[in-house]
Amino acid sequence: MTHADHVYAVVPAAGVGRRMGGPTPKQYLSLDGSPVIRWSLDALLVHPEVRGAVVAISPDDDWWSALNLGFDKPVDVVQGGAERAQSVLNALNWLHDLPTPPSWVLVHDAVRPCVSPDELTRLLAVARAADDGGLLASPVRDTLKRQNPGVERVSSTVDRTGLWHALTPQCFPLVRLRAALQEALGAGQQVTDEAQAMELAGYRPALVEGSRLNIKLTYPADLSLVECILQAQRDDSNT
Ligand SMILES: Nc1ccn([C@@H]2O[C@H](COP(=O)(O)OP(=O)(O)OP(=O)(O)O)[C@@H](O)[C@H]2O)c(=O)n1
Ligand SMILES: C[C@](O)(CO)[C@H](O)COP(=O)(O)O
Repeated sequence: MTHADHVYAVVPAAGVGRRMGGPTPKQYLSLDGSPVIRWSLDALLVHPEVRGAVVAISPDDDWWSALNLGFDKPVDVVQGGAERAQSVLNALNWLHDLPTPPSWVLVHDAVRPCVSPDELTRLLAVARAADDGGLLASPVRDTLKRQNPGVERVSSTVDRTGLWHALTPQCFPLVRLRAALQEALGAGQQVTDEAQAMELAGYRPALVEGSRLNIKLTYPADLSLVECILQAQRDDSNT
């Protein structure tokens, strides 16, 4: 497999963690002695098809360099943007300028430390078999209610048929995703994941079922849940 066939991880890590609160951005909170971002990067870099990672951090980030993290694969840092999509595009631009850019990218939130090797393997196999790429996602299992703004009462029940929770990683051809994000951001379109940018460009990404345990650390209550999941994954790997 040539370098160009390899996959490169793109890790947006420039958020402030407003919903988590506290002085430390959630990607740098400690889980069982390691920062969240280390768990997420290790989960990606352990996969043999992932050649390296580029991490987008805030211009005000004082945590990354202080961590002095070492990896056995290349991990580079770029400046993130005001929105997650811009952070991702900045990383894609850096990859595009490499002497031999990777053909595919695996975009993964720095705050999803519980992604499993099996999910990566299944996503890479399906996404790269289709030019439109693909994403990990989880089918909606609960009845969904909609509220009217400012009123904590049900306004309606939303039909959940065909609805999925988008997760990450999301895997796309570097050239196509970079162009799709440039087009969406250039048009002032708010996109909250890479698949949405690809959809706006006319692609139909594959849905690859991911684990409900692949949660995004968002609120304080998520911390203990993520620690339990990571412990359970370690216990499983030791059996
Ligand atoms: N301008 C931004 C905003 C978010 N992210 C990253 O995108 C991922 C998912 O975003 P989210 O969970 O929304 O993180 P925050 O934006 O930090 O959270 P909040 O919305 O609560 O502030 C995180 O790894 C976050 O660091 C980023 O790279 N650049
Ligand atoms: C990309 C994402 O994880 C897909 O569910 C999610 O959109 C990121 O969270 P955000 O709060 O929208 O930045």
